[in-house]
Amino acid sequence: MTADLSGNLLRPAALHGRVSDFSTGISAVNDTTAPAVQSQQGALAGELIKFDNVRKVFPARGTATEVSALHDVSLSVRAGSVMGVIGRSGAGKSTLIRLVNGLDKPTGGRVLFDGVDVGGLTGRALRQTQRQIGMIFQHFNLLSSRTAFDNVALPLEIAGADTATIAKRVNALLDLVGLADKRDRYPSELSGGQKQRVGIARALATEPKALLSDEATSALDPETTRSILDLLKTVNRELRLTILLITHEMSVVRAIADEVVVLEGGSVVEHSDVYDIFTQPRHAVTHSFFANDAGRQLPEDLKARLQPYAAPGGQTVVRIVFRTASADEAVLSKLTRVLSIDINIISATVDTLAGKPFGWIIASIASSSTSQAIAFFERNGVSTEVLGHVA
Ligand SMILES: Nc1ncnc2c1ncn2[C@@H]1O[C@H](COP(=O)(O)OP(=O)(O)OP(=O)(O)O)[C@@H](O)[C@H]1O
Repeated sequence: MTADLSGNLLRPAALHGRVSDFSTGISAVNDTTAPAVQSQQGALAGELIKFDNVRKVFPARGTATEVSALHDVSLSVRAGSVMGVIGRSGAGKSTLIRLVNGLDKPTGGRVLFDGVDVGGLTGRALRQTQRQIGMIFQHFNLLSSRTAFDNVALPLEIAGADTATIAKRVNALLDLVGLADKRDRYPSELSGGQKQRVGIARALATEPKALLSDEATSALDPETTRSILDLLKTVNRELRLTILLITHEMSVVRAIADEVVVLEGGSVVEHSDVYDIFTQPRHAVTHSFFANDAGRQLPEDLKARLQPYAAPGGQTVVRIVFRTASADEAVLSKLTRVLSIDINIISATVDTLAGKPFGWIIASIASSSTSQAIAFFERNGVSTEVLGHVA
């Protein structure tokens, strides 16, 4: 890889009217004196980010004990793909992505970016790699004293770009994120979604190969979240930008990710493509994310009556997930016919994910029969989660 970042991005004919302005020759102002960071021969074709048995331990300090934040994490992120990393608070998500752009160093193992061991880089070589990795944040991290234009311009100023190059590129980026008319506005004059668009434009300023997203939609309302995820998906597809995104929301993963990693207590407990995670989750933590999501969407009166424990003679509320649009009826009627277990359907949804059908039913089953019913569903390759119980 040379210092010419612009050559590494595909230029779509018309992502937006002025996207052709993207190639602005930033390479000319890069650290030409820095030793070029070369891709290693060992990098697998198509693999942009690789975690190789990565451990991260934060040492004890004062009264605080040592924290083992990541244990032997091995993962590959394909060039041009979107990988969603989901986990509960403290699972190690932020630590994982901070290792990619060298904000932190692993205690053991290696993090490779385009075949280069990021943990081994310092000084100019580190900065050169960091310019290939954009980052966006939950609270946007914009400079309040700079306009939208000047915030996006900042990484280019640091890279030493000339004024004409900066103007051309920043205007193209603001146009790309739909903020051409806000270029002279300060962050305090922008909505949350607009601030994140500025953050995305800034992250793209140095024409990176990868974008790290640290809970970038967590502070936004659902509609704005959708529009930001749409924008990220567009830049992923059109610019072939690799995205590593961390979140604690399955809806975010579903909207954008090709592959999903579930982190728990610093370890990868599940890793599959997005369709498999949604239709056949294997780990209890993954199931708990779906149960929480489904629980939030229950009718209010049912939600209010839901208890964590089964009562004698009560009903258990379950979510039953199907991998095809048609399997549901056959499996449900078999449950009733063969096992004489009645099932009361509360709601049913059919949708597509990654171009494939999937559906889920929220239903209640007599609590005394729930274990038998769940075992039956498992035998038939149907995933279930218990959402709670009603008396
Ligand atoms: N600089 C640090 N010094 C000491 N411990 C740290 C440091 N950074 C993170 N940790 C600890 O490492 C563990 C993982 O933290 P991390 O921030 O990666 O989790 P997370 O999954 O991103 O959580 P959240 O969703 O709450 O942001 C936690 O126990 C945290 O307290």
